[in-house]
Amino acid sequence: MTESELRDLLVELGASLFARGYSVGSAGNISVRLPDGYLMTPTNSSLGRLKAERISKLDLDWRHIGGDKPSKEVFMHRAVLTARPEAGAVVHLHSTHATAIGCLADSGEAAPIPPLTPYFVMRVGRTLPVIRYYRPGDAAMEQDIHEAAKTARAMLLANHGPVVSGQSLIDAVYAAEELEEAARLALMLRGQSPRELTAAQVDDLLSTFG
Ligand SMILES: O=C(CO)COP(=O)(O)O
Ligand SMILES: [Zn+2]
Repeated sequence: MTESELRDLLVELGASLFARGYSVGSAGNISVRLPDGYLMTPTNSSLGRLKAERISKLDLDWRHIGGDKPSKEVFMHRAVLTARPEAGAVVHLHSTHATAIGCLADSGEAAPIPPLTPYFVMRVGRTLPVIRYYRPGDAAMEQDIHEAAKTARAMLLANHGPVVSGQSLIDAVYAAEELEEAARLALMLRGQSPRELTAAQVDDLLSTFG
């Protein structure tokens, strides 16, 4: 896709996420890898009302070279995109149920959301690390996120929200949506004993679709 098409898709997907309540106020931010740098949603912007021409552009050294001032979470996005060369985009949300799980789970806990459904496994994968709390925009989070992203497509920031990567922008958005739905199911089924996918079923999904 061209940069112009990616800008338009970012506006469209941001509006869609916002309209469905995956993001409220000016919460959340999205980045997309380009051949010559990165697109990033501007700081304090609503995902519901992005303007294609005002989306921030950063060069390959993550210097701001165009559009409005980028998200304060540039370190978070850089941490993931440098750890995962195959990732083309990163979506960070404060979506309610994934954030709730990030308030319940301890950092270091291996799987705060069990493998309940195939699409969660296919889009998010086997691991969902929990990163300890950092103040939004704190550059100190970069190292922890970078380490986690080497082996995980997505993670939960404790008491903050999910960070999800994908091969393309649409993949990252789909994965963020699946994570939110899986978190909702996990909370809905808390205290019950839902049947989880077996290790063999998870392996089969990842070897077929992963
Ligand atoms: O989600 C956010 C902080 O974690 C929003 O920050 P920005 O408005 O700077 O992107
Ligand atoms: Zn945030």
